[in-house]
Amino acid sequence: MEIFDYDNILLLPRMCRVESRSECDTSVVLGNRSFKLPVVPANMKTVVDEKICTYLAQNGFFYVMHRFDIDNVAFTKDMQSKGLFASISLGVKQPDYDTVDSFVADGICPEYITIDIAHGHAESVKNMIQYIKAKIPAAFVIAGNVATPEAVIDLENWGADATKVGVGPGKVCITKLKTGFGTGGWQLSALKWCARVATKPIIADGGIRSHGDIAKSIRFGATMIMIGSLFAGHEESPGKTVEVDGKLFKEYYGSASDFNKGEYKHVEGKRILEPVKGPLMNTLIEMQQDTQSSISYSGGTKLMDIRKVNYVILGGDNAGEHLLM
Ligand SMILES: NC(=O)C1=CN([C@@H]2O[C@H](COP(=O)(O)OP(=O)(O)OC[C@H]3O[C@@H](n4cnc5c(N)ncnc54)[C@H](OP(=O)(O)O)[C@@H]3O)[C@@H](O)[C@H]2O)C=CC1
Ligand SMILES: Nc1nc2c(ncn2[C@@H]2O[C@H](COP(=O)(O)O)[C@@H](O)[C@H]2O)c(=O)[nH]1
Repeated sequence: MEIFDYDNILLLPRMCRVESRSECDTSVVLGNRSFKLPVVPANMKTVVDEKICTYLAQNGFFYVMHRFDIDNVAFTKDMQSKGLFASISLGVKQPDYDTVDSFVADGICPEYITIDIAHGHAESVKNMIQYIKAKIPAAFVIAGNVATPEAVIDLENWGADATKVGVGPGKVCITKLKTGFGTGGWQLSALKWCARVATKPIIADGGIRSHGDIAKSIRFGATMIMIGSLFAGHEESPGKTVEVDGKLFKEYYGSASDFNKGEYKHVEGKRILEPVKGPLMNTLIEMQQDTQSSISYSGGTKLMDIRKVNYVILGGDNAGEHLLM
């Protein structure tokens, strides 16, 4: 198997078919809806809150609300009362089952549910997918996180509508160091490996450091890309603002860090400071423009045309040109 990551792959241009990058369509379909961009801010406490989720939904972007210290039923009702879709996260413990029961009791159903645990290839996830599908079958279920084709096959067979791939590539992740496991350092080739067997959409999660990594993820099989650090640190971001030597930063911490958990137990995440980088919409606009450029370099007009390009691996044992025959 070829092992590579975002920083040692480049995609190869094909002859341009547009006169302007504005002709390139970056939209993507997930479930019953189409979104402007194939990216979603990570469902983490320092990345999204109710206000940002509302803003994203109102402006045609996908979002996933985090699952920490939040009333998912009230959140769903609030979003739907505004005519917006609801996209929530659940764990696999008793309170998460109680939440599903409350949806049934109140006769409501979020449009998207992400089952979000560290080791998503687990019986607990199978049980939760099947509970949701039995009780509120209209919900589109995203399940994860996983790292292998076997896991993608199992989650799909258990009823997941999409799988989330990425164990340990995140910027505030220390899973690799603490456990010796994961896709940290080879997330892009893990995505390629998983995409070969997937029959449903894959959300690539973690490790995105530049906008060009969005096109690389699409090329290797992602339908959507979950991003934490690039979305943390905006003016609107929920992380606490910290001043260091006269410069403003916002905190960004892992969901499995002691900062999020409130205790030091099974810690697999850390806290960092991200420089404050202006309004969120500016980043979304730049991501859209950069993704339009990516599509134009692929010789296409729409997002999935990026899947057709060849690529080179830079340096290392797998170095070379990879042509689609
Ligand atoms: N994408 C990634 O690489 C990672 C992401 N995270 C994020 O951190 C947050 C907390 O995750 P998590 O700790 O799973 O959430 P929870 O604390 O809600 O744990 C979920 C359940 O899974 C169990 N569990 C967790 N890890 C394992 C494991 N390795 N083996 C067996 N059972 C396990 C827990 O039991 P118990 O605690 O008793 O073991 C608990 O019952 C999530 O948002 C998750 O996405 C965390 C690590 C890696
Ligand atoms: N191993 C851990 N991974 C975590 C933790 N909290 C979140 N995450 C994952 O990181 C991505 C975001 O990655 P980034 O590179 O874009 O910053 C996020 O979506 C989660 O999957 C954690 O505490 N430990």
